[in-house]
Amino acid sequence: MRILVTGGAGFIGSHLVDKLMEKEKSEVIVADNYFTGSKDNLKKWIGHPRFELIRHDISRPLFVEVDQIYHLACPASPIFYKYNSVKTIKTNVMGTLNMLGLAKRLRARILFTSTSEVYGDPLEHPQKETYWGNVNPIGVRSCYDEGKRMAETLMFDYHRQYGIEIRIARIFNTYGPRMNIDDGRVVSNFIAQAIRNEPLTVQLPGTQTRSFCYVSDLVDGLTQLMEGTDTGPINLGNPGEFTMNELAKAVQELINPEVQISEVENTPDDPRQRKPDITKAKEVLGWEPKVNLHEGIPLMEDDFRQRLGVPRT
Ligand SMILES: NC(=O)c1ccc[n+]([C@@H]2O[C@H](COP(=O)([O-])OP(=O)(O)OC[C@H]3O[C@@H](n4cnc5c(N)ncnc54)[C@H](O)[C@@H]3O)[C@@H](O)[C@H]2O)c1
Ligand SMILES: O=C(O)[C@H]1O[C@H](OP(=O)(O)OP(=O)(O)OC[C@H]2O[C@@H](n3ccc(=O)[nH]c3=O)[C@H](O)[C@@H]2O)[C@H](O)[C@@H](O)[C@@H]1O
Repeated sequence: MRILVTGGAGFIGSHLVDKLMEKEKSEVIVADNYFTGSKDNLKKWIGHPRFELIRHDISRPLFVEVDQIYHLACPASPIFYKYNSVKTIKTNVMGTLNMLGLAKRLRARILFTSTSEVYGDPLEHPQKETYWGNVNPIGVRSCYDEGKRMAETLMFDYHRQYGIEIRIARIFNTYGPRMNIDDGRVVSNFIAQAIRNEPLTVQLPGTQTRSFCYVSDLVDGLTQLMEGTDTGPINLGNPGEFTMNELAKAVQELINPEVQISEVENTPDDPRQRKPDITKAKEVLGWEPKVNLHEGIPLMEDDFRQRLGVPRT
């Protein structure tokens, strides 16, 4: 089995590669342009006979011979996907077209990592896969939200028109070791701030909610979805829901009781609530997350302390 992972040098992608490489018969090819990912995340596999790393921008065609495609390439943190919004659209739309073209030529199965952001600022709570969403089509987040929605449309059209075997995961906020220290996402921000003893920046109003999934759980869900028979879309996330005020208090309590919490301005179109309904994942995949937030934060803290060079006192 030869498997392509686009975006495999990133946070989730590199954990997925670790899991795929554990299977002795798998060969893994990663294609990544290193926009937000890094070779460091894959250093233990570089030079391994079953592993190959290609510097490639997936908005251009790629010709490799594989049996399965995990298509993850796309900046995920809002600060990075907004940085070059046109590029984010090209990555989602042209990149997904290119990967579907590859899947069509090879008759390969393709899994796409979509997002809970397809639900926008949801009017239904928790969100089921049947909810069509409440998305601003012309806002600063639209390059990502609408880009992912168009990519889902492309996946289903290739499936209906050409019989391509597709899988779609709608991932909800995932965190864990190897996130970029200055990634800008809330869990990595708060953990780095707590370790550096800088105020935790809660964006107003602080009552907005998210549901945080630990990366090992998420990766299990992705491989189960790929190996199963359902096309999806399937929500993958941890239903434990927290306000940003609660998250800040949890990080303060677990990492640095002395650290201050400060309130700062928010960005436009920030969703007010988000929680996955994972009934379908449980029924179809037999999947549910195992690691809760209070167990996951210390695991991530260890990795951040090591990279920041600040040991526990
Ligand atoms: N982490 C989350 O909470 C979350 C939630 C929902 C969806 N997702 C999706 O999961 C995937 C991985 O997210 P992540 O958190 O690991 O993000 P990440 O930014 O760490 O990883 C993305 C990877 O894609 C690469 N990339 C970006 N544009 C590319 C291009 N044009 N060509 C080739 N490579 C490119 C980056 O260099 C990086 O290695 C993304 O598709 C993201 O939208 C993530
Ligand atoms: O899970 C998802 O579907 C999407 O979630 C995230 O988008 P978002 O939820 O906005 O992630 P964050 O930037 O981590 O923000 C979460 C919340 O924390 C708040 N926040 C962020 C950063 C910070 O320092 N402080 C803070 O309070 C934000 O206002 C927001 O309400 C990811 O960045 C996307 O890649 C992903 O697709």
